[in-house]
Amino acid sequence: MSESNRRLLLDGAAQLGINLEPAACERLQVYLNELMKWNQRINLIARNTGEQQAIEIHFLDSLALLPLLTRTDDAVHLLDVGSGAGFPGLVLACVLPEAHFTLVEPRQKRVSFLRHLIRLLELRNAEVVADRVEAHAAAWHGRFSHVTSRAVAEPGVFLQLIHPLVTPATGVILMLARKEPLTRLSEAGVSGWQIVETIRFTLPFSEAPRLLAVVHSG
Ligand SMILES: C[S@@+](CC[C@H](N)C(=O)[O-])C[C@H]1O[C@@H](n2cnc3c(N)ncnc32)[C@H](O)[C@@H]1O
Repeated sequence: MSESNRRLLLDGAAQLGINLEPAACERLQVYLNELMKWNQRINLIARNTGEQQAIEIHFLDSLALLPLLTRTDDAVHLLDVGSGAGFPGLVLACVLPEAHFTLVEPRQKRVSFLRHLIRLLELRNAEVVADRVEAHAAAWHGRFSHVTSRAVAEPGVFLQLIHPLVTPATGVILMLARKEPLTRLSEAGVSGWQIVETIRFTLPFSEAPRLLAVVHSG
């Protein structure tokens, strides 16, 4: 990664209130290089995405979840459903070595990319399950402190898929590209879940609106 990209990552993270440690920044630089290289051969992110855009819409968007995971001393084990090229789960694993991350992704080429990076970066806090989440949901009941997903399914469909694996204590984090506040999930066509917290922010450079909603079942 060039010096200007490194600065973009550091400055963008700082705008989100995140101080990136040098080791984490180094891992994300390797990640970006591999992403751009692999993306020429397999479909990981939109073909015409440049490095600076990838930093913002993939890396910084993923990092925005960090404050939700670091605010207590409780152990964090996050499930990222449909991780694709690792957003948000693998980015978070690069910066939070003390937490554990399970990435579930059925597409084999994406799984190969994720496993390649985990090996390359020597991440001991991340694993990939090459499958659809519904194949494991019942067996995983109560295993995760947090569950998240980006750009996989509408909130109602996603919450239905993961329902068997959550308990009332599981923090489910919805990542939404939405400008308006969300006060009730019924606005998103969902029942049986409560919104515990919402965080609105804009991406640091394009100012594209984002909304994180933490929801609990029951
Ligand atoms: C549009 S991509 C988003 C990838 C990544 N989360 C991101 O934001 O860049 C959706 C991903 O979800 C995966 N997916 C779709 N249905 C799934 C399911 N039922 N369980 C797990 N993953 C699923 C797809 O294989 C695909 O990689």
